Amino acid sequence: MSEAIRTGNAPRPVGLYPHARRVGDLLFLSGVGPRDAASNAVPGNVHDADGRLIAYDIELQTRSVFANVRAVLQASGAGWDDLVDVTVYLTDMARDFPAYNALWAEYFPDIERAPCRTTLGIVALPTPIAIELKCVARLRGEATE
Ligand SMILES: N/C(=C\C=C\C(=O)O)C(=O)O
Repeated sequence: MSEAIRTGNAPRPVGLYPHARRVGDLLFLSGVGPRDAASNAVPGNVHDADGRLIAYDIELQTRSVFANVRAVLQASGAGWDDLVDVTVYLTDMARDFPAYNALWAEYFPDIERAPCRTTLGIVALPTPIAIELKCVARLRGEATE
């Protein structure tokens, strides 16, 4: 048995998939990016007159994607400290790794509690975004921050 989790506090899925799925005491999150849940805009993106993306801000995107992960965790009865494994996808490793890595340390300052992490550089992400997280968390019966 498993339970699909959906929430209005995280960006609308771009396909037919739930924000997360609870299986026993594990929680699997779908890949989530930095789109704002209310406006659907990517924070910091700058477009030209033809709508082409001409600039983006990896710090704003990283903070926003962390906020979206937190929203899905909370909707699932979990919290930030329940994350156990995070896969991070970046579309420009050379440009964006240093800023994202510094923010990671800000959001996960304690190595004893930080989740495992794997960071991959990939060609593209949908929507379009520069960072997406794929997370696994544990459910302990009470949400944590
Ligand atoms: N998880 C997927 C896309 C997420 C995009 C976003 O949050 O902006 C997918 O297509 O599988």
